[in-house]
Amino acid sequence: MRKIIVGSRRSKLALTQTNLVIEQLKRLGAPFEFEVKEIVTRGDKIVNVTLSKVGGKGLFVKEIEQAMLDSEIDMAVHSMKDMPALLPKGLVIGCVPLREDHRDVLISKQKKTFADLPSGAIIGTSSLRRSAQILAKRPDVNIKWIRGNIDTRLAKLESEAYDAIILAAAGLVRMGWASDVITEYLSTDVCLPAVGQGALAVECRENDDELREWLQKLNDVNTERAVRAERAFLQQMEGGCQVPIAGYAYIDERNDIVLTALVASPDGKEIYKEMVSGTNPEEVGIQAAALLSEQGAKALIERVKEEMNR
Ligand SMILES: NCc1[nH]cc(CCC(=O)O)c1CC(=O)O
Repeated sequence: MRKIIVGSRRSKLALTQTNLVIEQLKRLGAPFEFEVKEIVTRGDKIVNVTLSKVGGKGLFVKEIEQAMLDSEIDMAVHSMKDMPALLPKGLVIGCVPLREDHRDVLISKQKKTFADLPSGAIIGTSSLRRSAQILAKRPDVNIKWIRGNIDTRLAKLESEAYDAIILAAAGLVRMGWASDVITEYLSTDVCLPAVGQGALAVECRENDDELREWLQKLNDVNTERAVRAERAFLQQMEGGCQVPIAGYAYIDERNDIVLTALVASPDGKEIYKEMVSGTNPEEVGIQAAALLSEQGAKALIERVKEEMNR
């Protein structure tokens, strides 16, 4: 029996997601043995600076991809939102399983909802996307940077001077912690999620036909179409991670893709947001990007880039 080596980051969430996909493949009757190989990525080692300053989301993925190209591992399960827009040559997303909850959630020490947080409350996040949208709705609260894995952040909420933190629902659900810690699910009107949030990307080598055939059985067509639209939008904006960008798409009852896309200034004072629907994922994403660019999002991105380089 062929042994599939699955590369995973060492975080609890990464290992949980990896084992979830392995279990699903076994349940489908995949004729493989599986071995999980832990890989410590640069993104995991760097903890003392803002991620956007050291190369962004690609950091968590690159070393795992290199191991796959070198045949040290055969597949990897990533959070879709950590995936760069483009994959290296020779690798593919073998499947996109059914999406978990796409929303962001508020975890609040005094169990206060977002609307009920007192003026001056300290909210922990290290995401420009979250802080911009939070400040747009509540300019009277303070954002304090917080880093680390989900478990680290939950511990910091207790031990440090935060009134609340914001995390993705999906990670908490997969860890089994959702009902214990979540105070409020934030609607997409309050906080539009990151492109790909709640979805997984199972990556493998392009020429691994045998594995790809089994991965396809785990693919969820609606999630895949929605995520393709979101990622087409992201790729068009090319904002890196210096500019808050958000996007969420779902499939409606007519089987159309409905994409909401957002670009904001880091202080949340400028917000560009559009809803686009259609049948072709890439077209929907590109159209959303064009609409936002026309409105001023492209100029905003250029302005923020220049400020960063000064
Ligand atoms: N940024 C790290 C990251 N990457 C994926 C998730 C959660 C799971 C997901 O969004 O699929 C998280 C943690 C968080 O943002 O709370």
